[in-house]
Amino acid sequence: MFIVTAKEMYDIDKFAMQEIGLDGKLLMENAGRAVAEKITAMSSKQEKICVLAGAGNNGGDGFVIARTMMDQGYHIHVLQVVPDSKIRGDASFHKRIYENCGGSLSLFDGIDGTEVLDADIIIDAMIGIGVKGELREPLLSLVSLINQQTKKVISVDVPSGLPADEGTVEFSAVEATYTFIIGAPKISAFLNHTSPYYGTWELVSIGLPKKAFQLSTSKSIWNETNVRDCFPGRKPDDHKGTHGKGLVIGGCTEMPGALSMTLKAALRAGAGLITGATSEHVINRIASTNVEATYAVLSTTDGFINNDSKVNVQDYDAIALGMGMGRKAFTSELVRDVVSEANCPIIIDGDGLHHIQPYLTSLKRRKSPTIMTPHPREMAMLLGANVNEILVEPFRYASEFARKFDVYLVLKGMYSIITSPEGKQSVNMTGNPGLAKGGSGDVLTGIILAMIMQRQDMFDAICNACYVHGKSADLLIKHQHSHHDLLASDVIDGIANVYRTIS
Ligand SMILES: NC(=O)C1=CN([C@@H]2O[C@H](COP(=O)(O)OP(=O)(O)OC[C@H]3O[C@@H](n4cnc5c(N)ncnc54)[C@H](O)[C@@H]3O)[C@@H](O)[C@H]2O)[C@H](O)CC1
Ligand SMILES: [K+]
Repeated sequence: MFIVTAKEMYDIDKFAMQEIGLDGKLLMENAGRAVAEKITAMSSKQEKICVLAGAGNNGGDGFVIARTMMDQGYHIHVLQVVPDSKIRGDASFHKRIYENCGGSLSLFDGIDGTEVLDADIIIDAMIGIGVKGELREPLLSLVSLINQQTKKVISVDVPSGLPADEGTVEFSAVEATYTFIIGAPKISAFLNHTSPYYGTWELVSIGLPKKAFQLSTSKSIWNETNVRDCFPGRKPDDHKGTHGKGLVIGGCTEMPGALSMTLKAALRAGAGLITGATSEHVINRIASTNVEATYAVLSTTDGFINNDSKVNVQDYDAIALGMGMGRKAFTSELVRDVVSEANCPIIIDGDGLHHIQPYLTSLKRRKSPTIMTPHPREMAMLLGANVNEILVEPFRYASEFARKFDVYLVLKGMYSIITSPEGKQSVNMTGNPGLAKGGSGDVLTGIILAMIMQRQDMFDAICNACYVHGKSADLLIKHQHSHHDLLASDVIDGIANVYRTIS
């Protein structure tokens, strides 16, 4: 499923119309009908439905919805929120058809909004992706009136007033119960501060050609179909070497658990052989519960690993670096050496991100892929930016960072964004608030480590890992646990449930 900015959506429309020959009025008919079908499935003919129609094509969709539902016997009234003179083009065409069919219509007087107060269901077709700046009156007051109601509000394409793109914090918008998104989800459906306005959303298809999307956007949702299409299988003649030999470097006296969880997650996720490189103390603490792993002892100062013993990085297919290693200056040297000497893919996570921050440009010199897995605060640290700036524009920050330093980036969050060094982006939709706990990131790193050592494309492997991590938590919440009690180690055990459902 593709994800678009407003500009990309307009480009896709233009391509569909100019290059493919699809007519705008037809696309609007398809949009309105598809949304009407969804709404009829969730409403009854006894309910009073008020369609709020704006001046642009979003309003045009509203007129098609109104006509389609009226024909089926629904109790429909259109409240036009702009004067007649503002309605043009395809929207005006569909308004005329609605009126010719005898549809009931009135003009919003800008004052009382009786039709809104009387309705059981409000269909918001005032503004879609064409919104510019903050809402102007009288729409601003109307939106505030709608948001005070407890009735069902169904937005068409985008809740009116909400920007389709990232980067805006000042806006007033409809707080929808449901949104039926047309053609492709817009970026604002995946941002912490804008996604709640959509309520529950669903995509409706209107016949736009796939080619138009492929030419215009490199952003998509990574879903179960993607996973099934590229998930690595196991062959009967496979042996432990076939599934990769991974090295996990990290841990310190105060944080032995982080390393332990990465090791265990990597093994559960399918790695052939896993070695933990850490202090003797950490090994003594975790070895009895991680009996399948092997270990390499690293020298330490005050319980933190240092560079004196030199880690052998040559014999591995992939390395995970940083979990629970602490932020002592002498550990930085170890991180830098591993990054420059290893000629296999490296995942840098947790404290490793802090150590590499002053040396980010060195990542460009690596011949093998580098994967970085920051959460927004770590991303802010890497960029020397404010965390709120990142949260408001995560797609842009992620894309610029991945291209600049030639890395694969997993920007973790409610919707984790995976970005390739070329700027291709996928959003992972699995996962739940139960994952907002210590250790969750260490588990993800272990799963990524296992995935990138199997036979699959690097980007696909990372996306699959994020999917498996979140899906494990989702299945656990559904059947055994709650958001409150779910632990990172449960997520490791839950990997088995995910694998059983996808393989
Ligand atoms: N994706 C597709 O292929 C299709 C999408 N459709 C629908 O079309 C809209 C986009 O239509 P557009 O005409 O470009 O813009 P809008 O209708 O979203 O809005 C324009 C309308 O809004 C007024 N406006 C803008 N900003 C403000 C503001 N701050 N305050 C008040 N009013 C504002 C402006 O004056 C215009 O009148 C898309 O979302 C889909 O719903 C097609 O129907 C099918 C093809
Ligand atoms: K809308």
